[in-house]
Amino acid sequence: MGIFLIKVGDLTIPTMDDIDIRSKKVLLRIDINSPVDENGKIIDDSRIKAHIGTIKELADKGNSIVLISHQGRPGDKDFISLEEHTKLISKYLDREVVFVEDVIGPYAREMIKKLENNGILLLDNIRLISEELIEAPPQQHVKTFLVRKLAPLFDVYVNDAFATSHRSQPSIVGFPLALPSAAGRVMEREVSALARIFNAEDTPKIFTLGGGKVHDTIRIIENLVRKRIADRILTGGLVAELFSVAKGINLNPKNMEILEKLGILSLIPRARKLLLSGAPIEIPVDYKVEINGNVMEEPASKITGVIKDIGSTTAEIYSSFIKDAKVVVLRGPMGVIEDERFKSGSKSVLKASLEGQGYVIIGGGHMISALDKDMKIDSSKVHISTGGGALLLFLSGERLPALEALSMSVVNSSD
Ligand SMILES: Nc1ncnc2c1ncn2[C@@H]1O[C@H](COP(=O)(O)OP(=O)(O)OP(=O)(O)O)[C@@H](O)[C@H]1O
Ligand SMILES: O=C(O)[C@H](O)COP(=O)(O)O
Repeated sequence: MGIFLIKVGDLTIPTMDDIDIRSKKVLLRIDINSPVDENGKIIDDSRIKAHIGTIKELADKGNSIVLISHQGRPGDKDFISLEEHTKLISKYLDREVVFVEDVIGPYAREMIKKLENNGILLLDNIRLISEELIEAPPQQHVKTFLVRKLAPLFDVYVNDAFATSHRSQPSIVGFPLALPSAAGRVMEREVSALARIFNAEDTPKIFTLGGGKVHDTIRIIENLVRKRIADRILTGGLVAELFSVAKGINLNPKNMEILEKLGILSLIPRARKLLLSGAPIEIPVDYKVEINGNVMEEPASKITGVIKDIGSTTAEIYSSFIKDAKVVVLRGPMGVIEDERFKSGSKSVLKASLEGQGYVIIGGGHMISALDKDMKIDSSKVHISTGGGALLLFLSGERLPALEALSMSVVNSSD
C-alpha cells in the first residue's frame, strides 16, 4: 500500500490506488461548475466530461457513489440546481445517475442510506448549504453540519475537484478528517501535470490572464511576481482594464462604472504597486468595444465605447510573445466570449499557444470553451486544466487547502 502517493512539495497525498475502494459507499466531490447562458443552460460541459473516468472506475469496482459539487455562487446568475448536470453525467457515463433535490436533509440522507449495488446519486448544489461558503481550516470544517450529517453514511471520500481545491470549504477540506480519503484521477492528473512547470530551465514562462475574477487574479499575479515564476504576464478581460486604469489610462465613465460595480477599482493601489515594481505585466494597446450595438476597435488611449475584448493589435503583440515561450499558461478569457463577436482575442492567444513550441496549460471554464474544434491539441504538450483560480494559485506556488486536507487523512489499509 501507499506506493502511488503523489508528492507535492512536502505533502504526501493518497491516490485511489492507496486506499481500499471496492464495494464501498463512496462520497465523490467533483467540480462540474460550468459556464451557463442567460437561460441557465450549460454552454460547455468539459468539466462534466473530465470526471467521467473517475466515476466509471469507482463504479466498475462495485462501489455505490454519491456525487457532490457546486455550481456558481449564491446571488450569481449561474447559481442553479444540478438537475441538468445529472442528465449529462448519465449520458457520458452511460449509466443511470439519480438527481436528489436535497443535500443534507432527511430526503438526501434516506436516499444515501438506501443506495446500494453500484447505484449513483448526485446531490443538489452543495452551496445551497450556507456553511459551504465559509473558508476555514479542516479542523473547523469537520465539525460542520454538512460533514457531520453526511460522513457517517460513507466508507470513503474521494476528492476529484481540482478546480475547487483552492477553496478551504467543508466539502473540500472537512471530509478527509472524518473518512479514509484519496485524490481522484482528475486531481491526480492535474497535480502531476502542473508540477512539471516548476523546473527552472523551462523559460520564458508566459501567463495570459483574463476573465472576470480579478480579485483572485491579482493575488496570483502578486505571487507570480514575488516568486519570479512568470517572465511575462499578458492581461485581458477585466484584469486588463484594472491594469490599464492603474497605469493612468482613461477608460471612460461607462467602463469605470462597470469596474466600480464589481469592486475592482479598490484593487488599483495593488495593481499600481505591481506596475511600479517593474513587474513584467503587459496591458492592451487597443480594445474591441461596443458602441450602440456596433463593434469597433479603439486605441487604449481613446476609449469611447464599452470594452468587450482586446483589440487585434494587442492580439498580435501577445501572440508574438507567446510563440517564443517554453511554457504558456492561459486562464480567463480575453473578452466576453459568451458573445461570438468578442471571442477573437481569446482565440488568437489560444491559437498562438497551440502553434508555438512550448508546453501549454489552459485553465478556466470559460477559456476552455473558447477552444475551437479545429484547434489541433497535442496532448503530449498541452494540459487542459479543469482549474481556473485553483490552477493559478497552484502554479504561483500557493498551498492548496484540498491537498493539505488529503495529506492529513487517514489512509486505511486494504484487506
Ligand atoms: N471585458 C470584459 N468585460 C466584462 N466581462 C468580461 C470581459 N472579459 C471577460 N469577461 C468575463 O469573464 C468571465 C470569465 O471569467 P473567469 O475569471 O470566470 O474565467 P474562467 O476562464 O471561467 O475561469 P474560472 O474557471 O476560474 O471561472 C466571462 O463571463 C466573461 O464574460
Ligand atoms: O470555476 C472555478 O474556478 C471553480 O469551480 C471554483 O469556483 P468559485 O470561484 O466560485 O469557488
